[in-house]
Amino acid sequence: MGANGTQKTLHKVTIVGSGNWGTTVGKLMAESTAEHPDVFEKDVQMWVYEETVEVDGQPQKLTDVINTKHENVKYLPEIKLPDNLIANPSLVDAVKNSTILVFNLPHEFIGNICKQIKGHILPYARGISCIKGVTVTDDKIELLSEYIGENLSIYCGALSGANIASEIANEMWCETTIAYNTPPCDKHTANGNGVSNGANGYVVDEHRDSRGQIIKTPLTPVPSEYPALGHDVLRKLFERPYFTVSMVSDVAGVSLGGALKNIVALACGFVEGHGWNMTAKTAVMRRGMQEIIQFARDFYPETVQEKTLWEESAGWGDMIVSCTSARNWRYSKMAVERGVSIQEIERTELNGQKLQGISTSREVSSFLRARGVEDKYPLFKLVDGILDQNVNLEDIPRLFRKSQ
Ligand SMILES: NC(=O)C1=CN([C@@H]2O[C@H](COP(=O)(O)OP(=O)(O)OC[C@H]3O[C@@H](n4cnc5c(N)ncnc54)[C@H](O)[C@@H]3O)[C@@H](O)[C@H]2O)C=CC1
Ligand SMILES: O=C(CO)COP(=O)(O)O
Repeated sequence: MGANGTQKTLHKVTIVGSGNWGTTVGKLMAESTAEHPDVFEKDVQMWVYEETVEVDGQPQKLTDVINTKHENVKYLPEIKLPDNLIANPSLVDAVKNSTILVFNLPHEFIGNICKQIKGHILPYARGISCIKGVTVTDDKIELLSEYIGENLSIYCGALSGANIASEIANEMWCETTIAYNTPPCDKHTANGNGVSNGANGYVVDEHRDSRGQIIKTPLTPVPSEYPALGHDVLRKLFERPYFTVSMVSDVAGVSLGGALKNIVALACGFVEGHGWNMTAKTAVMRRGMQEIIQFARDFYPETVQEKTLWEESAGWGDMIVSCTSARNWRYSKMAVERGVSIQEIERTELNGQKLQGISTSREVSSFLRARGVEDKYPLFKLVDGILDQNVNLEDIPRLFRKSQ
């Protein structure tokens, strides 16, 4: 019930993406929506990039398998999914009428996704990006949350942390960081007083982008018929007994930490594959965090709070787990051990899963080169060179010395 005793309209939730992490986040959100029938519609829509999988010797559509067996046999095998997580192969149908859109797929696909759903979502929908990466177009670098927000004319926050999907899917405890800067036009309702700002059409709203610039495109406020969409509702949606949420408002810091640590994770895998151990990896992690902080100072000086990188799961937490047990580290190590390229390993070993470090390294390096500042980021440059197979791993210590 709302403050004035009237029944609230429920938030409808859609997750766009159904890979290893996408399905895991779909699972935990579906558990939460079932637990909070006063806030959310019970069913969570999950858009699935349709493909044929073999089950019991028969070719079947992945969506059919998820909706009947309640298991994503390709991307999250052996995990029972809640019955109210509904796989949907139609992107437009999956996002229809949803107030909360959670984007969770490899970052290379987001451009095409935004094109397809533009004009098919509620004007007052709000987004959360769980994607780790950046997008570089025409020499411009954008955070995914920002790219989504701009392309869909909605506000979009970010979720990122030291999160290994298979562990969370098995309900092993961990923590995450959600950055959401509740848009001013939603604050009337987000404080929970149930008072509408009186306008359901476009209003001028001074929300800011990740560099602190005022965004001119006005937002449509979330109507007051819905439970106020702010930190409380997001915590209800994402927090589980096994998934502790820290809510912050530094979207740029959370997004950058999640994106750039994947480059460092590749470097750690290369170093370990070469035969060096934890002390060498620690040097790489330290240097990597230094370059992430440098990147934030150089390109997001108005917005990134360095505290986020030091203190949140989305900062050092993610760096440590990514460099010791996540996919980018694991498979870059394997590439060096087998003497093949990491791209080859991604094709042959990952069964359709993607290593975000490869494209992030490419995009960040091209952005830095275009500005002539790549030498300020020796570790990022080194990883790009290794991906091109024109840097010898024995050069690593020398490159570190040159950077001092
Ligand atoms: N897996 C993990 O432990 C974690 C992943 N992340 C991040 O979550 C994001 C999503 O990763 P995952 O769910 O792990 O994905 P994934 O790497 O497991 O799966 C790849 C996904 O891409 C989809 N796909 C393939 N071709 C496509 C196309 N043309 N258009 C659209 N989708 C297509 C596949 O259907 C599949 O769902 C990434 O940015 C990743 O860095 C973040 C935290 C943990
Ligand atoms: O982001 C992650 C850990 O927090 C997962 O990283 P990988 O994509 O390398 O598995």
